[in-house]
Amino acid sequence: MALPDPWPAPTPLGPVKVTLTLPGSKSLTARYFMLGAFAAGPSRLRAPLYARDTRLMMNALRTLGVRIEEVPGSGSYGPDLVIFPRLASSDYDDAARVPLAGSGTIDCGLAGTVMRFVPFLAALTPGEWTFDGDPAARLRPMGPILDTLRALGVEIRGGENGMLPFTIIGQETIAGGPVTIDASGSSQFISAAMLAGAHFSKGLKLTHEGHKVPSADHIRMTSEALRGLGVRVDDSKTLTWAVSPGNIDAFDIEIEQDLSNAGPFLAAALATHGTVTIERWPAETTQVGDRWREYLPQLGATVTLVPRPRGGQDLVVTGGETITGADIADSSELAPTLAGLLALADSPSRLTGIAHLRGHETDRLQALVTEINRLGGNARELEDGIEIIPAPLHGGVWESYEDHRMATAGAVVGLAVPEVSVVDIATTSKTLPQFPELWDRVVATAAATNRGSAE
Ligand SMILES: O=C(O)C1=C[C@@H](OP(=O)(O)O)[C@@H](O)[C@H](O)C1
Ligand SMILES: C=C(OP(=O)(O)O)C(=O)O
Repeated sequence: MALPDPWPAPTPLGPVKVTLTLPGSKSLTARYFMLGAFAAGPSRLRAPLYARDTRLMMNALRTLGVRIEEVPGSGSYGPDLVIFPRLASSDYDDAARVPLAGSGTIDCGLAGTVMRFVPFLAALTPGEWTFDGDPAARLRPMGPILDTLRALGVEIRGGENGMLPFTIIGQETIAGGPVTIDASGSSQFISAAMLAGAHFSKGLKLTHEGHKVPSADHIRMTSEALRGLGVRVDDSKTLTWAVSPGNIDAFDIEIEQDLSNAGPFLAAALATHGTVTIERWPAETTQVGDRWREYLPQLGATVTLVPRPRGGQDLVVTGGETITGADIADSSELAPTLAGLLALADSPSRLTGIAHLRGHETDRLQALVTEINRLGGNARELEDGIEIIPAPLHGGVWESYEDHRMATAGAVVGLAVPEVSVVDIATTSKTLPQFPELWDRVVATAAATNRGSAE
């Protein structure tokens, strides 16, 4: 069904009370796609994320000769996938391998994971591979990826100003070894090289030189994923990541639900003083979204892990009477949702350590400040983040700048502020195509509760 644009963000009549399970993690799906392409044999991805970013990655891998087949699975949001690697070890029956076309174009959309991770597979695929994406993707930093590949001996055409578009001339092998990288613009520069490093003859030793590296959780996710598949990773020295050469084990892995995308739904508990339960919260995870358990209590919510009768645990978040302002550092991709909530807080807040959000889907610091202030708020940019001072908000239009997390932040504000309408809510399809329908479900629980209690 076509969605209205702008989309009137629903303001529930009372507290929401809902239990949800979300689709798979974008970051884990992207990593296991790459690892499946590099693995020593066919791998199975259970409950992967089906969204624009991961479909673009699937198409990109297929262009580079990786066969990916859908098989029935038990996930609620789509089939499982079997990935047949192209760079497989010789003991794997190569009947499944797809011959290479020798050249092709890869559409990165606006996906950081596609534009940063996939070039390393292209570099190991003989042929000419052109990378491009949405107009907004041509503004996202790519220089350190191109510099790293060039330092590894890979020829690249284009990529002027360190941005898309560019053409990678793929080769049979890459020797690897030590490389210096400036990863202050994105942790994805490091993750991208690490995911391929085991395939370089001498492995890879990356050393960062520059300002602070952001999103440390995402780099840890990469190290742990590699280790889990038998790759030796040494990240014991600060700002150095070494990946030993060797096989990447084939795998059969279930993707955890996306805990970052759980954020706006958990935020609904705070914004409506209700209760939101996310079923089967992982007991251990490398997802940055596990930090909701640390952040939301600072904003006045009660956060509990409740054991499930047959094992596992649910995360239950109940909003307090008000939302308390907070100072939070290094919240990475959780920052837009936090900012939406903190715009509703009754004391000042600062989100810091997120200067690199200026190079995300849009300049998120500028976008958040502009949209909060447009609704009567009082936000300003800091050198490395934003500050929000309490101010009464009114309805109005919330621009989303083709940024899924800006769109969902607008929806969060709309829970407490009537008559907010979000431009291009469909942009949530980047990582969560089901967002509008799940949001309606959440809001409907408040209406139902209220009608119930009124009767
Ligand atoms: O590796 C990943 O999957 C990601 C790393 C982070 O990138 P930055 O380091 O650019 O923030 C994060 O914000 C992005 O959404 C996903
Ligand atoms: C920064 C993000 O995405 P990307 O993977 O495109 O960098 C994000 O999802 O918040």
